[in-house]
Amino acid sequence: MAGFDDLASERSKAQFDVEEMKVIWAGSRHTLEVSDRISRLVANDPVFRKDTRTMLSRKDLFKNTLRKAAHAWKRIIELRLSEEEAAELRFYVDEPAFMDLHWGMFIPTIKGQGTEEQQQKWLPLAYKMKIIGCYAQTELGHGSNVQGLETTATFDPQTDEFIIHSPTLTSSKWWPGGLGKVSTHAVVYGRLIIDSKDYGVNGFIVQLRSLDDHLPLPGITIGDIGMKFGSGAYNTMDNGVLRFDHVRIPRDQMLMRVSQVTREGKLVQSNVPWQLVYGTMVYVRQKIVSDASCALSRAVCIATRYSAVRRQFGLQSNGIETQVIDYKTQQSRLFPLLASAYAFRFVGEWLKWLYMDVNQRLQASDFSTLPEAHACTAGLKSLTTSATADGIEECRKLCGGHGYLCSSGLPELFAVYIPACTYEGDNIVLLLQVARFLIKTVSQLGSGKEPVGTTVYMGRVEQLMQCHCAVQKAEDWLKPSVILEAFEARSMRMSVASAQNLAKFDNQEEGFLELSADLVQAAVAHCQLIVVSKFIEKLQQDIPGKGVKGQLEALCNIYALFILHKHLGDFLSTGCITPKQASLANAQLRSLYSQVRPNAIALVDAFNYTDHYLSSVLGRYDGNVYPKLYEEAWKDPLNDSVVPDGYQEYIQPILKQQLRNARL
Ligand SMILES: CCCCCCCCCCCCCCCCC/C=C/C(=O)SCCNC(=O)CCNC(=O)[C@H](O)C(C)(C)COP(=O)(O)OP(=O)(O)OC[C@H]1O[C@@H](n2cnc3c(N)ncnc32)[C@H](O)[C@@H]1OP(=O)(O)O
Ligand SMILES: Cc1cc2nc3c(=O)[nH]c(=O)nc-3n(C[C@H](O)[C@H](O)[C@H](O)COP(=O)(O)OP(=O)(O)OC[C@H]3O[C@@H](n4cnc5c(N)ncnc54)[C@H](O)[C@@H]3O)c2cc1C
Repeated sequence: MAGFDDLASERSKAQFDVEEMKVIWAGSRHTLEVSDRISRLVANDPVFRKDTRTMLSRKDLFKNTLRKAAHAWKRIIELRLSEEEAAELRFYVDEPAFMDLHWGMFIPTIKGQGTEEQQQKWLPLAYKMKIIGCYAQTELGHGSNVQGLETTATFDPQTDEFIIHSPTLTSSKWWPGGLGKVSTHAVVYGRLIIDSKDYGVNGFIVQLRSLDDHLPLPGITIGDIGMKFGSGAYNTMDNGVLRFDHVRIPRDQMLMRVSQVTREGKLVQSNVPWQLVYGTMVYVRQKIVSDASCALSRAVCIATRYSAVRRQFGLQSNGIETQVIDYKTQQSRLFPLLASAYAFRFVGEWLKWLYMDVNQRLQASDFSTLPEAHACTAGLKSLTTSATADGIEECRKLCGGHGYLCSSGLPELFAVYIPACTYEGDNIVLLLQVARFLIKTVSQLGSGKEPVGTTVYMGRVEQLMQCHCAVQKAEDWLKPSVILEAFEARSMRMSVASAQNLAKFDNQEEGFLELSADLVQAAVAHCQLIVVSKFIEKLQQDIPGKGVKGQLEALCNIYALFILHKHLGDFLSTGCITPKQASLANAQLRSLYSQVRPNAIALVDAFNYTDHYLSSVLGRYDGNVYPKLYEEAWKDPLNDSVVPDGYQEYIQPILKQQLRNARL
């Protein structure tokens, strides 16, 4: 049988230790053990089946999600799962749900923006799920522009309360996940008003629904905002709409770590920067970067396995056609995505470390690394989610016609993933934040304030503005120092050019708007440099296992040279490399594809995904694609009857020409 033999033979060709690569991918032996155990637990539990998801009506789909969430929570309690294990369980259940917002945003917001007393009061309730919360920031009229939010929270000194109100239609909260049908509470972002004075946006804990009968509390209008893109996909989530009509909450439900309102109605600022009000977004953006590597690797796993099973044209002497993975065009589309999945994995690992480090510093009142953390999380969230969304679609095309079937798993993966380019900050808006950070860094060069963190390279501005790439032969592109210098010089020169163009404007804000398309490109260049440099740093660590390091080096080089090839215009126009060096990079890339080819299946096996998680007929571990595709087709409800409903009303009259006769 084609698929079985093909994948078994591919696996036997692997030139590295797959089990050790699994450890590298997971992050540690411990993480691999946890993720392996929990993924199997989920795969073997019939409640977590997801094969009918794309065929259910919205109501049935949503109820099924509630059933799964309740079952997940039951299993977490019964099995006494740790926080880490519970998070893995949520991941492998693989269905967006209110739980994500409760654990992923509501709780972190209280932890990050609440005082000690507020945490003591609310966190135990939230941890035990005696209350369920969501994150209600975005409104109908404003999402990106957080300072433009219109919801008001007016302090009433008579009663020691805030009055939460939605003064306009556009102030309706719109989009928060978990809000529409489930959450009992929300962190609501609104304008703090004291004595008619507007003190800007702050977070408030507001109860929305009764804990007895789940009905909305007085003054609250609440519902779901309707069907979203694709079938199944993000429609398991109750993204909601919410309006307040002068709803009163006690004063101590304003989150008061950043600023406090006293009983007398005085606003007291603490020593923490006001930007901490945006802190949850930094936390989630960091998580989204790790998730990008999961979504991309999943699509790549499906497309790679299928490409080894699928054969088209080119009869060989033994009468067998060519595996499509052997076509160079297929490799040049697929292998950069494989390399990107690994690259995003490692940059995600690093970003997690950076976030933890910033958090520890914040606890010790050291706020110096916050701007860098904001720029890195914003930029990498943008870079990785855009590349992943495009990458999933490319994987669909790599699977030809069968990729368009829901049973390939790719349409739903695409539909569920693409909002990541928008939520937690529109990707362009976030890159503009990075650009601001870069321009600020460039403007401070020579002022005595040394660039730090990921902008350290900018301290070598003179060298990077003048250096010439030393590549003379294709293999020179394999040297990490050569790659790094080219990426640093490109980023440096694009940032400096943007800063110089900006300086020509009298009004900097106007200049920023005018040059924003170029600024976004400079931000992308900086973020790609971060990804490349973190991959190279990873390779400097001790990497055990036969052949593992060699494979990772090849993937790192593929990622870097693919980006170089894709953005050749930048590298050439800034004079970082010559056209001859560009063509040598291309030659090297081709040779790297040949190096990865025999290892491709093993490299995707190293993700250690179960068939349940992949939910793809094309990506099955055993490669038994055709019989299963055939079998799946017959499961479609349309095939329940041989003659379809509607035959007599709509098909028969055409065939019998009754419709035409009636018209004549
Ligand atoms: C069974 C259970 C098991 C357990 C389960 C575990 C679950 C874990 C799951 C985790 C996954 C989570 C699920 C994710 C689902 C996603 C759902 C989506 C949610 C959302 O979308 S929430 C809404 C998000 N909204 C946005 O992102 C809005 C984007 N806009 C902004 O961020 C800002 O408004 C802005 C940055 C674009 C502009 O703001 P503003 O005008 O105020 O600022 P300036 O540009 O003027 O900047 C002022 C200075 O502040 C700095 N700055 C800005 N932002 C930040 C920040 N976040 N942090 C730090 N600093 C920041 C700027 O750099 C400026 O600094 P400067 O020095 O003055 O230049
Ligand atoms: C599936 C999903 C789940 C969500 N979950 C939540 C949630 O749980 N809680 C919550 O509060 N919110 C949530 N959101 C809302 C989300 O955070 C916002 O949609 C997002 O921040 C983008 O804001 P916006 O919709 O206002 O886009 P807009 O800002 O209106 O963007 C429209 C266009 O304008 C461009 N644009 C905007 N500003 C600028 C600028 N300054 N310069 C250049 N171009 C610009 C953008 O690039 C984009 O092309 C969710 C959204 C989705 C899709």
